[in-house]
Amino acid sequence: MISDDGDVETSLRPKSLTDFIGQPRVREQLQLVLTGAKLRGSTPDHILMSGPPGLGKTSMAMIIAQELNTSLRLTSGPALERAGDLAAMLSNLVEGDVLFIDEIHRIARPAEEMLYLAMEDFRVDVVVGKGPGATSIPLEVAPFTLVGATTRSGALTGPLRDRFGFVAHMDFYEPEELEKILLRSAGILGVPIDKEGCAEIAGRSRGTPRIANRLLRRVRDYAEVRGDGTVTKQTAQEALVVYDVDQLGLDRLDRAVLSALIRSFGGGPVGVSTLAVAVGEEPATVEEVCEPFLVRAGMVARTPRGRVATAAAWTHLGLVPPPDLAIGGISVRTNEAQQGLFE
Ligand SMILES: Nc1ncnc2c1ncn2[C@@H]1O[C@H](COP(=O)(O)OP(=O)(O)OP(=O)(O)O)[C@@H](O)[C@H]1O
Ligand SMILES: [Mg+2]
Repeated sequence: MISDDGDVETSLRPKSLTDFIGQPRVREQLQLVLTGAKLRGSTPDHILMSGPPGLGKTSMAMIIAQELNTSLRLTSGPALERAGDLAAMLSNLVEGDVLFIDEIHRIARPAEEMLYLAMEDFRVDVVVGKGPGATSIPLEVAPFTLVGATTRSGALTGPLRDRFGFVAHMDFYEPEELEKILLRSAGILGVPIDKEGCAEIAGRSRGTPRIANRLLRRVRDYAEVRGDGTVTKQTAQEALVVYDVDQLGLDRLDRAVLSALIRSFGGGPVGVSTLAVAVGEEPATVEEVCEPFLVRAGMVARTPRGRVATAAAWTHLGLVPPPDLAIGGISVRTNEAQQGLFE
């Protein structure tokens, strides 16, 4: 029996650049980077992919290796605790390999320093022994392409960021793109779905393919258990009520964050750690999982003094925003204004 979520997520990953729906800019840029390198017969520059969770960074890394006809070596920042772990990984690389480091902002310092050298000069210094007797043995590394993924490019140190030749910024998807992704996924999973059903799920997926696919699977359960198995607008709506996903796609945690921000802290400003404690979550989860979409949806603004609820957030919770609502001294209601101000 296949595991419902893990294996399915793998089967739903796009397999090539043409299979990849959305992110037209990133796709175009990558295509140029990869084709240029192929024409010259060299390995492409190192590539950093940044963006909120579930937008396709890992999928894209796999596609890069696929397009280059090379193999992908996978690891992650937290797994590279000691420089030795990274040295082992690097010395096993074959020319042209793609080394994918997920959550690269969580890499430990000594490994990070080793990585700089490897990225720039394709060599590492392995220190053997301790104290005055320690010697450093230089080790050649085959030319490779590092693909790093991060949900927090701001947390990367300057020197590391500077060594990437190309930074791909993954952005939230448009509802029409999510509809296409859902149609494709429904085809792979063999779920009958109509256009309105797709649109309904797409509109509540927080601009995120992973969430779209997850909601599709939950709506499928509902359609199979309570209906005739077909996903329509109505089954989607009924199912998403059961799963606590509202019209904008906010889930229980998103609403808890908004509610705490408004009800416990009068709409802010409040620090993200305080907010996280109030909803019983890790600050990183609030900051990396909930917040990007709440900001994008124009409900939360990041100000130097902390997080602030916008008028849209008050309204969404069915409350009347205070008449003097101002953010950072300026009354901020629109998305663009917020992004410009606080990025
Ligand atoms: N452009 C896309 N087209 C179709 N499906 C996609 C696309 N992007 C992502 N997906 C789906 O979303 C899932 C999550 O994508 P992926 O694991 O690549 O995201 P991620 O950015 O690496 O997330 P995280 O930061 O959490 O590691 C994939 O399994 C795939 O099913
Ligand atoms: Mg990933």
